[in-house]
Amino acid sequence: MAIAIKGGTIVTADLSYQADVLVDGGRIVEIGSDLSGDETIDASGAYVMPGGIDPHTHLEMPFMGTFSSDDFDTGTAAALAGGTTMVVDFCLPAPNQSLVEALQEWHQKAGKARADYSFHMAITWWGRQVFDEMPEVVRRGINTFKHFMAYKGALMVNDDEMFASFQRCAELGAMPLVHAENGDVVASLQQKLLAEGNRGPEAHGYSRPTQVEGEATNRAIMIADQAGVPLYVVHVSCEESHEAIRRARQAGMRVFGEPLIQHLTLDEGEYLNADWDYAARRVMSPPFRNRKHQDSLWAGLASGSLQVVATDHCAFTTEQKRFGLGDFTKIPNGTGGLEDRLAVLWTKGVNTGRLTKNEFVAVTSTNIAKILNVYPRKGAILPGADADIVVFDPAATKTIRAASQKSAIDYNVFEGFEAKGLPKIVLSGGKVAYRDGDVRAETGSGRFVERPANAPVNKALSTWKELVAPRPVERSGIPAGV
Ligand SMILES: NC(=O)NCCC(=O)O
Ligand SMILES: [Zn+2]
Ligand SMILES: [Zn+2]
Repeated sequence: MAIAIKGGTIVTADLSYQADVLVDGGRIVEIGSDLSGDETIDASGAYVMPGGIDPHTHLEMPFMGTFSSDDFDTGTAAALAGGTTMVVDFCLPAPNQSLVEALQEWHQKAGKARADYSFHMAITWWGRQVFDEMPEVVRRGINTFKHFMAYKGALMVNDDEMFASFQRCAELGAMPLVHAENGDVVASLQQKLLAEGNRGPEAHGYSRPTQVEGEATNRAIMIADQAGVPLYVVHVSCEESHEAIRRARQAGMRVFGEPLIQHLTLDEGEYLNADWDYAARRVMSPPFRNRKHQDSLWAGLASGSLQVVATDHCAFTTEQKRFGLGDFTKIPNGTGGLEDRLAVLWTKGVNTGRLTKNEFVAVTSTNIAKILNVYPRKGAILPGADADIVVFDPAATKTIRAASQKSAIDYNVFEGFEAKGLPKIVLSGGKVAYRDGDVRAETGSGRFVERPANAPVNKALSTWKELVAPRPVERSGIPAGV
Protein backbone atom coordinates (compact mmCIF):
# COMPACT_ATOMS: atom_id res chain seq x y z
CA MET A 1 0.00 0.00 0.00
CA ALA A 2 1.43 3.36 -1.05
CA ILE A 3 1.50 6.12 1.55
CA ALA A 4 1.91 9.79 0.62
CA ILE A 5 3.35 12.06 3.31
CA LYS A 6 2.14 15.47 2.23
CA GLY A 7 2.69 19.10 3.10
CA GLY A 8 5.72 18.70 5.34
CA THR A 9 9.24 20.09 5.28
CA ILE A 10 11.84 17.45 4.54
CA VAL A 11 14.83 17.87 6.83
CA THR A 12 17.94 15.88 6.00
CA ALA A 13 21.53 16.17 7.17
CA ASP A 14 22.25 18.78 4.51
CA LEU A 15 18.95 20.28 3.27
CA SER A 16 15.52 21.51 4.37
CA TYR A 17 12.85 21.87 1.69
CA GLN A 18 9.16 21.44 1.14
CA ALA A 19 8.08 18.31 -0.72
CA ASP A 20 5.82 15.30 -0.49
CA VAL A 21 7.24 11.80 0.01
CA LEU A 22 5.70 8.70 -1.52
CA VAL A 23 6.51 5.33 0.00
CA ASP A 24 5.65 1.91 -1.32
CA GLY A 25 6.95 -1.63 -0.84
CA GLY A 26 8.95 -0.55 2.20
CA ARG A 27 10.97 2.06 0.29
CA ILE A 28 10.78 5.73 -0.58
CA VAL A 29 9.74 5.72 -4.25
CA GLU A 30 9.32 9.41 -5.05
CA ILE A 31 9.91 12.88 -3.66
CA GLY A 32 8.06 15.74 -5.31
CA SER A 33 4.92 17.84 -5.31
CA ASP A 34 1.29 16.76 -5.46
CA LEU A 35 2.07 13.09 -4.84
CA SER A 36 -0.76 10.75 -3.92
CA GLY A 37 -1.01 7.23 -2.53
CA ASP A 38 -3.59 4.83 -1.15
CA GLU A 39 -3.25 6.58 2.18
CA THR A 40 -2.26 10.15 3.04
CA ILE A 41 -0.38 11.42 6.05
CA ASP A 42 -0.82 15.13 6.64
CA ALA A 43 2.58 16.50 7.63
CA SER A 44 1.75 20.19 7.43
CA GLY A 45 3.63 22.14 10.07
CA ALA A 46 5.88 19.11 10.65
CA TYR A 47 9.39 18.03 9.67
CA VAL A 48 9.87 14.84 7.69
CA MET A 49 13.17 13.31 8.75
CA PRO A 50 15.04 10.01 8.42
CA GLY A 51 14.23 7.65 11.29
CA GLY A 52 16.65 7.81 14.17
CA ILE A 53 19.38 5.17 14.43
CA ASP A 54 20.65 4.32 17.89
CA PRO A 55 23.97 2.52 17.48
CA HIS A 56 24.35 1.72 21.16
CA THR A 57 21.76 -0.38 23.00
CA HIS A 58 21.91 -3.33 25.37
CA LEU A 59 18.60 -5.17 25.20
CA GLU A 60 18.29 -8.23 27.44
CA MET A 61 21.98 -7.88 28.16
CA PRO A 62 23.55 -10.40 30.56
CA PHE A 63 25.48 -8.10 32.90
CA MET A 64 26.54 -7.91 36.54
CA GLY A 65 24.60 -10.98 37.58
CA THR A 66 21.34 -10.09 35.88
CA PHE A 67 19.80 -9.15 32.51
CA SER A 68 18.84 -5.64 31.43
CA SER A 69 15.06 -5.42 31.65
CA ASP A 70 14.14 -4.04 28.25
CA ASP A 71 14.30 -6.84 25.72
CA PHE A 72 14.07 -6.49 21.94
CA ASP A 73 10.29 -6.24 22.20
CA THR A 74 9.89 -3.49 24.80
CA GLY A 75 13.17 -1.84 23.82
CA THR A 76 12.23 -1.43 20.17
CA ALA A 77 8.70 -0.34 21.15
CA ALA A 78 10.34 2.42 23.19
CA ALA A 79 12.64 3.19 20.27
CA LEU A 80 9.79 3.59 17.78
CA ALA A 81 7.78 5.74 20.20
CA GLY A 82 10.82 7.99 20.36
CA GLY A 83 11.39 8.18 16.59
CA THR A 84 14.20 5.61 16.42
CA THR A 85 13.68 3.05 13.66
CA MET A 86 16.91 1.08 13.94
CA VAL A 87 18.98 -0.04 16.90
CA VAL A 88 22.41 -1.63 16.96
CA ASP A 89 22.89 -3.92 19.94
CA PHE A 90 25.97 -5.70 21.28
CA CYS A 91 26.47 -9.44 20.90
CA LEU A 92 28.50 -10.53 23.93
CA PRO A 93 30.11 -13.98 23.74
CA ALA A 94 30.69 -15.61 27.13
CA PRO A 95 34.33 -16.42 27.98
CA ASN A 96 35.60 -19.01 25.48
CA GLN A 97 32.28 -19.04 23.65
CA SER A 98 32.28 -19.18 19.86
CA LEU A 99 31.42 -15.83 18.25
CA VAL A 100 29.13 -17.55 15.76
CA GLU A 101 27.28 -19.38 18.50
CA ALA A 102 26.82 -16.14 20.46
CA LEU A 103 25.56 -14.47 17.31
CA GLN A 104 22.93 -17.16 16.91
CA GLU A 105 21.78 -16.48 20.50
CA TRP A 106 21.48 -12.77 19.80
CA HIS A 107 19.52 -13.43 16.63
CA GLN A 108 17.18 -15.57 18.71
CA LYS A 109 16.62 -12.77 21.22
CA ALA A 110 16.19 -10.17 18.50
CA GLY A 111 13.43 -12.20 16.84
CA LYS A 112 11.05 -10.13 18.99
CA ALA A 113 12.18 -6.78 17.61
CA ARG A 114 9.56 -4.38 16.29
CA ALA A 115 12.14 -2.16 14.56
CA ASP A 116 15.12 -2.95 12.35
CA TYR A 117 18.29 -3.94 14.14
CA SER A 118 21.89 -4.93 13.74
CA PHE A 119 24.66 -6.08 16.08
CA HIS A 120 28.18 -5.12 16.98
CA MET A 121 30.26 -8.19 17.93
CA ALA A 122 32.09 -7.78 21.24
CA ILE A 123 35.59 -9.18 21.63
CA THR A 124 35.23 -10.38 25.21
CA TRP A 125 38.16 -12.81 25.10
CA TRP A 126 41.03 -13.42 22.71
CA GLY A 127 42.42 -16.54 21.14
CA ARG A 128 42.92 -18.42 17.87
CA GLN A 129 39.23 -19.27 17.66
CA VAL A 130 38.18 -15.63 17.91
CA PHE A 131 40.74 -14.64 15.28
CA ASP A 132 39.49 -17.42 12.99
CA GLU A 133 35.79 -16.65 13.48
CA MET A 134 35.98 -12.90 12.86
CA PRO A 135 35.78 -13.27 9.04
CA GLU A 136 32.63 -15.39 9.40
CA VAL A 137 31.07 -12.71 11.61
CA VAL A 138 31.85 -10.16 8.89
CA ARG A 139 30.35 -12.48 6.24
CA ARG A 140 27.22 -12.52 8.38
CA GLY A 141 26.76 -8.77 8.01
CA ILE A 142 28.60 -7.35 11.00
CA ASN A 143 31.38 -4.86 10.33
CA THR A 144 32.04 -3.57 13.88
CA PHE A 145 33.84 -5.20 16.83
CA LYS A 146 33.51 -3.80 20.34
CA HIS A 147 36.27 -3.79 22.96
CA PHE A 148 35.71 -3.05 26.63
CA MET A 149 38.76 -1.43 28.21
CA ALA A 150 36.90 -1.51 31.56
CA TYR A 151 34.95 -4.09 33.62
CA LYS A 152 38.09 -5.86 34.80
CA GLY A 153 37.56 -9.57 35.40
CA ALA A 154 34.46 -9.55 33.21
CA LEU A 155 34.31 -8.00 29.74
CA MET A 156 37.68 -6.20 29.76
CA VAL A 157 40.40 -6.96 27.20
CA ASN A 158 44.07 -6.00 27.56
CA ASP A 159 46.14 -3.88 25.20
CA ASP A 160 47.86 -6.82 23.49
CA GLU A 161 44.48 -8.45 22.82
CA MET A 162 43.05 -5.17 21.62
CA PHE A 163 45.98 -4.57 19.27
CA ALA A 164 45.67 -8.07 17.82
CA SER A 165 41.93 -7.62 17.33
CA PHE A 166 42.34 -4.14 15.82
CA GLN A 167 44.85 -5.54 13.31
CA ARG A 168 42.39 -8.29 12.42
CA CYS A 169 39.67 -5.64 11.94
CA ALA A 170 42.00 -3.77 9.59
CA GLU A 171 42.53 -6.93 7.50
CA LEU A 172 38.79 -7.56 7.35
CA GLY A 173 37.73 -3.99 6.52
CA ALA A 174 35.86 -3.83 9.84
CA MET A 175 35.85 -1.10 12.48
CA PRO A 176 36.72 -1.52 16.17
CA LEU A 177 34.66 0.22 18.85
CA VAL A 178 35.92 0.92 22.34
CA HIS A 179 34.43 1.51 25.76
CA ALA A 180 37.33 3.68 26.84
CA GLU A 181 38.03 3.69 30.58
CA ASN A 182 41.20 2.41 32.24
CA GLY A 183 39.78 -0.71 33.87
CA ASP A 184 42.82 -1.39 36.06
CA VAL A 185 42.71 2.09 37.59
CA VAL A 186 38.92 1.93 38.05
CA ALA A 187 39.17 -1.46 39.82
CA SER A 188 41.86 -0.13 42.12
CA LEU A 189 39.93 3.09 42.89
CA GLN A 190 36.81 1.05 43.65
CA GLN A 191 38.66 -1.02 46.27
CA LYS A 192 40.21 2.10 47.81
CA LEU A 193 36.84 3.84 48.04
CA LEU A 194 35.15 0.81 49.60
CA ALA A 195 37.99 0.48 52.13
CA GLU A 196 37.52 4.13 53.05
CA GLY A 197 33.82 3.62 53.69
CA ASN A 198 32.51 5.06 50.42
CA ARG A 199 29.84 2.48 49.64
CA GLY A 200 26.95 4.49 48.14
CA PRO A 201 26.14 5.29 44.48
CA GLU A 202 28.05 8.59 44.66
CA ALA A 203 31.25 6.51 44.92
CA HIS A 204 30.54 5.15 41.44
CA GLY A 205 31.26 8.63 40.10
CA TYR A 206 34.36 9.04 42.31
CA SER A 207 35.75 5.73 41.00
CA ARG A 208 35.59 6.74 37.35
CA PRO A 209 37.16 10.20 37.03
CA THR A 210 37.51 11.84 33.63
CA GLN A 211 41.25 11.06 33.60
CA VAL A 212 40.62 7.31 33.31
CA GLU A 213 38.44 7.95 30.29
CA GLY A 214 40.82 10.41 28.66
CA GLU A 215 43.79 8.09 29.11
CA ALA A 216 41.99 5.07 27.68
CA THR A 217 40.60 7.03 24.75
CA ASN A 218 44.03 8.29 23.82
CA ARG A 219 45.52 4.79 24.22
CA ALA A 220 42.86 3.22 22.00
CA ILE A 221 43.37 5.90 19.37
CA MET A 222 47.12 5.33 19.26
CA ILE A 223 46.69 1.55 19.13
CA ALA A 224 44.19 1.90 16.28
CA ASP A 225 46.62 4.17 14.44
CA GLN A 226 49.36 1.54 14.76
CA ALA A 227 46.93 -1.14 13.58
CA GLY A 228 45.91 1.05 10.62
CA VAL A 229 42.19 0.94 11.36
CA PRO A 230 39.50 3.57 11.96
CA LEU A 231 38.13 3.75 15.52
CA TYR A 232 34.73 4.54 17.04
CA VAL A 233 34.70 5.62 20.70
CA VAL A 234 31.39 4.92 22.42
CA HIS A 235 29.85 7.03 25.19
CA VAL A 236 32.34 9.92 25.13
CA SER A 237 31.44 11.75 28.33
CA CYS A 238 34.15 14.30 29.02
CA GLU A 239 36.52 16.91 27.64
CA GLU A 240 39.60 14.68 28.18
CA SER A 241 38.20 12.01 25.89
CA HIS A 242 36.81 14.53 23.43
CA GLU A 243 40.15 16.31 23.37
CA ALA A 244 41.96 13.10 22.45
CA ILE A 245 39.51 12.49 19.61
CA ARG A 246 39.70 16.09 18.40
CA ARG A 247 43.49 16.03 18.38
CA ALA A 248 43.61 12.73 16.53
CA ARG A 249 41.17 13.92 13.89
CA GLN A 250 43.21 17.07 13.37
CA ALA A 251 46.23 14.84 12.81
CA GLY A 252 44.34 12.97 10.09
CA MET A 253 43.37 9.89 12.08
CA ARG A 254 39.99 8.34 11.38
CA VAL A 255 38.35 8.48 14.79
CA PHE A 256 34.66 8.92 15.59
CA GLY A 257 33.11 9.94 18.92
CA GLU A 258 29.68 9.20 20.32
CA PRO A 259 28.29 11.21 23.23
CA LEU A 260 25.10 10.00 24.90
CA ILE A 261 21.96 12.05 25.45
CA GLN A 262 22.38 11.38 29.20
CA HIS A 263 25.90 12.86 29.35
CA LEU A 264 24.79 15.89 27.36
CA THR A 265 21.95 16.76 29.71
CA LEU A 266 22.30 15.17 33.17
CA ASP A 267 25.04 16.01 35.63
CA GLU A 268 27.04 14.43 38.42
CA GLY A 269 24.95 16.18 41.09
CA GLU A 270 22.40 13.42 40.51
CA TYR A 271 24.60 10.98 42.45
CA LEU A 272 24.45 13.17 45.57
CA ASN A 273 20.67 12.80 45.87
CA ALA A 274 19.63 11.80 49.40
CA ASP A 275 17.44 9.04 47.98
CA TRP A 276 19.63 5.94 47.38
CA ASP A 277 17.28 4.61 44.69
CA TYR A 278 17.29 7.92 42.82
CA ALA A 279 21.09 8.01 42.72
CA ALA A 280 21.53 4.29 41.94
CA ARG A 281 19.11 4.44 39.02
CA ARG A 282 21.53 6.88 37.40
CA VAL A 283 24.62 4.72 37.85
CA MET A 284 26.18 4.09 34.48
CA SER A 285 29.69 4.02 33.04
CA PRO A 286 31.13 6.47 32.38
CA PRO A 287 29.20 8.41 35.05
CA PHE A 288 27.48 11.74 34.53
CA ARG A 289 29.89 14.70 34.50
CA ASN A 290 29.69 18.44 35.17
CA ARG A 291 28.62 21.40 33.07
CA LYS A 292 32.11 22.00 31.66
CA HIS A 293 32.15 18.54 30.12
CA GLN A 294 28.61 18.89 28.81
CA ASP A 295 29.57 22.13 27.07
CA SER A 296 32.54 20.35 25.49
CA LEU A 297 30.29 17.59 24.11
CA TRP A 298 27.77 20.07 22.69
CA ALA A 299 30.59 22.00 21.06
CA GLY A 300 31.92 18.77 19.56
CA LEU A 301 28.59 18.00 17.97
CA ALA A 302 28.29 21.51 16.54
CA SER A 303 31.84 21.56 15.22
CA GLY A 304 31.90 18.00 13.91
CA SER A 305 34.60 16.59 16.18
CA LEU A 306 31.89 14.33 17.65
CA GLN A 307 29.47 12.73 15.22
CA VAL A 308 26.72 10.71 16.87
CA VAL A 309 24.30 10.96 19.80
CA ALA A 310 23.31 7.56 21.20
CA THR A 311 21.69 6.27 24.41
CA ASP A 312 23.61 3.15 25.58
CA HIS A 313 20.09 2.05 26.59
CA CYS A 314 20.68 -0.57 29.27
CA ALA A 315 17.67 -0.46 31.55
CA PHE A 316 17.61 -2.03 35.01
CA THR A 317 14.68 -1.86 37.42
CA THR A 318 14.97 -0.34 40.87
CA GLU A 319 14.90 -3.85 42.30
CA GLN A 320 17.90 -4.79 40.15
CA LYS A 321 19.76 -1.61 41.12
CA ARG A 322 19.32 -2.63 44.77
CA PHE A 323 21.75 -5.53 44.23
CA GLY A 324 24.30 -2.83 45.04
CA LEU A 325 22.93 -1.68 48.42
CA GLY A 326 25.98 -1.43 50.65
CA ASP A 327 28.45 -1.89 47.78
CA PHE A 328 28.28 0.52 44.84
CA THR A 329 30.40 -1.79 42.66
CA LYS A 330 27.46 -4.22 42.53
CA ILE A 331 24.89 -1.71 41.24
CA PRO A 332 24.13 -2.85 37.67
CA ASN A 333 25.58 -0.19 35.37
CA GLY A 334 23.20 1.32 32.87
CA THR A 335 20.38 3.75 32.21
CA GLY A 336 17.55 4.07 29.68
CA GLY A 337 16.97 6.73 27.03
CA LEU A 338 15.75 5.11 23.80
CA GLU A 339 12.31 6.68 23.96
CA ASP A 340 13.62 10.12 24.87
CA ARG A 341 16.77 10.65 22.80
CA LEU A 342 15.23 12.64 19.96
CA ALA A 343 12.83 14.72 22.06
CA VAL A 344 15.47 15.63 24.65
CA LEU A 345 18.12 16.39 22.01
CA TRP A 346 15.71 18.58 20.05
CA THR A 347 14.60 20.43 23.18
CA LYS A 348 18.09 20.98 24.56
CA GLY A 349 19.85 21.21 21.21
CA VAL A 350 17.72 22.67 18.43
CA ASN A 351 15.38 24.81 20.56
CA THR A 352 18.36 26.42 22.28
CA GLY A 353 20.30 27.03 19.06
CA ARG A 354 23.15 24.67 19.94
CA LEU A 355 22.32 22.55 16.87
CA THR A 356 20.65 23.26 13.56
CA LYS A 357 17.82 21.01 12.45
CA ASN A 358 20.14 19.51 9.85
CA GLU A 359 22.84 18.85 12.43
CA PHE A 360 20.17 17.16 14.53
CA VAL A 361 19.43 14.74 11.67
CA ALA A 362 23.14 14.21 11.10
CA VAL A 363 23.89 13.23 14.69
CA THR A 364 20.79 11.11 15.27
CA SER A 365 20.75 9.24 11.96
CA THR A 366 22.81 10.10 8.89
CA ASN A 367 26.32 10.19 10.32
CA ILE A 368 26.00 6.80 11.97
CA ALA A 369 24.41 5.31 8.84
CA LYS A 370 27.56 6.36 6.97
CA ILE A 371 29.93 5.14 9.71
CA LEU A 372 28.17 1.76 9.82
CA ASN A 373 28.11 1.53 6.01
CA VAL A 374 24.33 1.37 5.58
CA TYR A 375 23.89 4.79 3.97
CA PRO A 376 21.77 5.68 1.99
CA ARG A 377 19.59 2.64 2.68
CA LYS A 378 19.31 4.10 6.19
CA GLY A 379 19.74 7.68 7.36
CA ALA A 380 18.38 9.28 4.18
CA ILE A 381 15.21 10.67 2.66
CA LEU A 382 15.98 9.67 -0.91
CA PRO A 383 14.27 7.52 -3.53
CA GLY A 384 15.35 3.92 -2.93
CA ALA A 385 16.04 4.40 0.79
CA ASP A 386 14.17 2.31 3.36
CA ALA A 387 10.96 4.14 4.30
CA ASP A 388 12.02 4.69 7.91
CA ILE A 389 10.62 8.16 8.44
CA VAL A 390 9.76 10.42 11.35
CA VAL A 391 7.06 13.04 11.04
CA PHE A 392 8.28 15.37 13.73
CA ASP A 393 6.08 18.06 15.26
CA PRO A 394 8.28 20.87 16.58
CA ALA A 395 5.35 22.41 18.47
CA ALA A 396 4.23 19.26 20.32
CA THR A 397 5.02 19.10 24.02
CA LYS A 398 5.07 16.48 26.72
CA THR A 399 6.38 15.97 30.22
CA ILE A 400 8.48 12.81 30.31
CA ARG A 401 6.99 10.35 32.79
CA ALA A 402 7.91 6.74 33.59
CA ALA A 403 4.20 6.11 34.11
CA SER A 404 3.51 6.55 30.39
CA GLN A 405 6.72 5.14 28.84
CA LYS A 406 7.01 2.00 26.71
CA SER A 407 10.19 0.87 28.44
CA ALA A 408 9.68 -1.96 30.94
CA ILE A 409 11.42 -0.27 33.88
CA ASP A 410 9.75 1.58 36.75
CA TYR A 411 11.47 4.98 36.45
CA ASN A 412 12.95 7.34 33.89
CA VAL A 413 16.15 9.33 34.37
CA PHE A 414 14.47 12.20 32.48
CA GLU A 415 11.37 12.17 34.73
CA GLY A 416 9.69 15.60 34.67
CA PHE A 417 11.64 16.85 31.65
CA GLU A 418 9.52 19.25 29.57
CA ALA A 419 10.08 18.26 25.95
CA LYS A 420 9.11 20.50 23.06
CA GLY A 421 9.38 18.81 19.68
CA LEU A 422 8.17 15.22 19.39
CA PRO A 423 7.82 12.42 16.85
CA LYS A 424 4.15 12.35 15.89
CA ILE A 425 4.11 9.56 13.31
CA VAL A 426 6.89 7.05 12.69
CA LEU A 427 7.14 4.84 9.63
CA SER A 428 9.28 1.75 9.74
CA GLY A 429 9.80 -0.20 6.51
CA GLY A 430 7.02 1.81 4.89
CA LYS A 431 4.38 1.04 7.52
CA VAL A 432 3.03 3.25 10.29
CA ALA A 433 4.86 1.87 13.30
CA TYR A 434 3.91 4.59 15.80
CA ARG A 435 1.21 7.22 15.80
CA ASP A 436 0.20 9.66 18.53
CA GLY A 437 1.15 7.54 21.51
CA ASP A 438 0.45 4.09 20.06
CA VAL A 439 3.13 1.66 18.91
CA ARG A 440 1.56 -0.19 15.99
CA ALA A 441 4.52 -2.22 14.78
CA GLU A 442 4.10 -5.82 15.80
CA THR A 443 6.48 -7.87 17.86
CA GLY A 444 8.85 -9.61 15.44
CA SER A 445 8.29 -7.21 12.52
CA GLY A 446 11.84 -5.80 12.72
CA ARG A 447 14.49 -7.05 10.30
CA PHE A 448 18.18 -7.74 10.69
CA VAL A 449 20.17 -5.18 8.67
CA GLU A 450 23.38 -6.54 7.18
CA ARG A 451 26.28 -4.11 7.18
CA PRO A 452 29.00 -4.85 4.63
CA ALA A 453 32.68 -4.44 5.43
CA ASN A 454 35.08 -2.09 3.68
CA ALA A 455 33.23 1.17 4.27
CA PRO A 456 34.69 4.15 2.38
CA VAL A 457 36.65 5.27 5.44
CA ASN A 458 38.24 1.81 5.80
CA LYS A 459 39.25 1.83 2.14
CA ALA A 460 40.69 5.35 2.34
CA LEU A 461 42.68 4.58 5.46
CA SER A 462 44.05 1.25 4.21
CA THR A 463 45.08 2.91 0.94
CA TRP A 464 46.92 5.60 2.87
CA LYS A 465 48.55 3.17 5.31
CA GLU A 466 49.76 1.05 2.39
CA LEU A 467 51.22 4.13 0.73
CA VAL A 468 53.19 5.17 3.83
CA ALA A 469 54.06 1.65 5.04
CA PRO A 470 57.71 1.08 6.04
CA ARG A 471 59.77 -0.22 3.12
CA PRO A 472 63.37 -1.36 2.97
CA VAL A 473 65.78 1.13 1.39
CA GLU A 474 67.51 -0.33 -1.67
CA ARG A 475 71.28 0.20 -1.45
CA SER A 476 73.66 -0.52 -4.27
CA GLY A 477 75.96 -3.45 -3.68
CA ILE A 478 73.99 -4.77 -0.70
CA PRO A 479 71.53 -7.66 -1.18
CA ALA A 480 67.86 -6.78 -0.48
CA GLY A 481 66.80 -7.25 3.15
CA VAL A 482 70.32 -6.99 4.56
N1 LIG B 1 27.15 1.99 30.16
C1 LIG B 1 26.72 1.23 31.14
O1 LIG B 1 26.81 1.66 32.27
N2 LIG B 1 26.17 0.02 30.92
C2 LIG B 1 26.11 -0.69 29.72
C3 LIG B 1 27.41 -1.36 29.36
C4 LIG B 1 28.37 -0.38 28.78
O2 LIG B 1 28.14 0.15 27.71
O3 LIG B 1 29.40 -0.12 29.37
ZN1 LIG C 1 30.32 0.91 27.81
ZN1 LIG D 1 27.04 0.27 26.24
